[in-house]
Amino acid sequence: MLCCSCTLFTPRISFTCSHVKVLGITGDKVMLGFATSKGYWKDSCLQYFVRNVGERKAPEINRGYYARVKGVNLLLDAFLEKTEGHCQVINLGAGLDTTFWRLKDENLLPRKFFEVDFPTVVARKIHSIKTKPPLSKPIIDVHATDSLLLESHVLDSDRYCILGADLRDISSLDEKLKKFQLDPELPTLLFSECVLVYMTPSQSSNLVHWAAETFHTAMFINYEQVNMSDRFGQVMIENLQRRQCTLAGVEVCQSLDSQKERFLKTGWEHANALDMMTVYGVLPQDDVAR
Ligand SMILES: C[S@@+](CC[C@H](N)C(=O)[O-])C[C@H]1O[C@@H](n2cnc3c(N)ncnc32)[C@H](O)[C@@H]1O
Repeated sequence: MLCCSCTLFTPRISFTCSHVKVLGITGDKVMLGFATSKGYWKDSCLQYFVRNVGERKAPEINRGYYARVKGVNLLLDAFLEKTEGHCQVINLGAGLDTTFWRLKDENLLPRKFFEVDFPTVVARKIHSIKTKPPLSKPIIDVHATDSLLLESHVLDSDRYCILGADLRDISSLDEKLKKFQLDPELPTLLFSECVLVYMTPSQSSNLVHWAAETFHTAMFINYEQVNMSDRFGQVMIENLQRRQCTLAGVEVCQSLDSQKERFLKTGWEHANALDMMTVYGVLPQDDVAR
């Protein structure tokens, strides 16, 4: 689990946004329960994936989480509006992310929303969906055909698909997604939050390259660390190592430029990277003030 607590004080976390013919920060969203319980933003479904809101966090940390969630949502919603929903969205390393349910609530669903994570994580999420009507009902409501597939590591419906796969095994990933009607011709938004850093630079590079060459029109939003070679970054790495968590991809998280480079070197036409102080500054200021 990675920590975003410093986002408002040091430009540690970045957004990189890449686009092929359009461009992309760390920490698991289930850690964000305390911030949602205090009304920083609404997430009516998080409660069904986590038992409690978690420990109290300092306001600075909550604001960092807020900037992350709002920032990613802004880009995602802009893509959905621009394509008028004639698009697909793929959350790479989705964990217990609840974006599908938010989009359903807000009537912003793409043609199909895909989620990929390790089979064990997917199995846990599918179990929650199966046993909790507030999670399963929105999926069934937008499912018109009789082909709903529900297995331990795959749930495939008309508008929502979650599948277990290793993002480092590109051919298997590609094959599984296509089996569930991934359409390379459809405008595609890919996003990864605190995921690429767990892969070696060559593994994440293969993934980003696959995305660039597979889709005719695509945008990639990536949220993860920058400035990892300064003292704070080193302490973060040491703390995680003590918990047997290695950040295999930290080399690419040195700067905004190194984050942009990973896209520009792998077939993306444009890349932009913003630190989270900048993101915080460009969010709707009336909501920031609230
Ligand atoms: C820090 S969590 C972030 C989860 C989610 N993106 C969020 O923001 O809440 C990292 C996620 O990436 C997944 N992940 C890391 N490496 C992966 C790989 N090689 N294949 C599939 N999933 C992976 C982990 O299982 C985990 O769910």
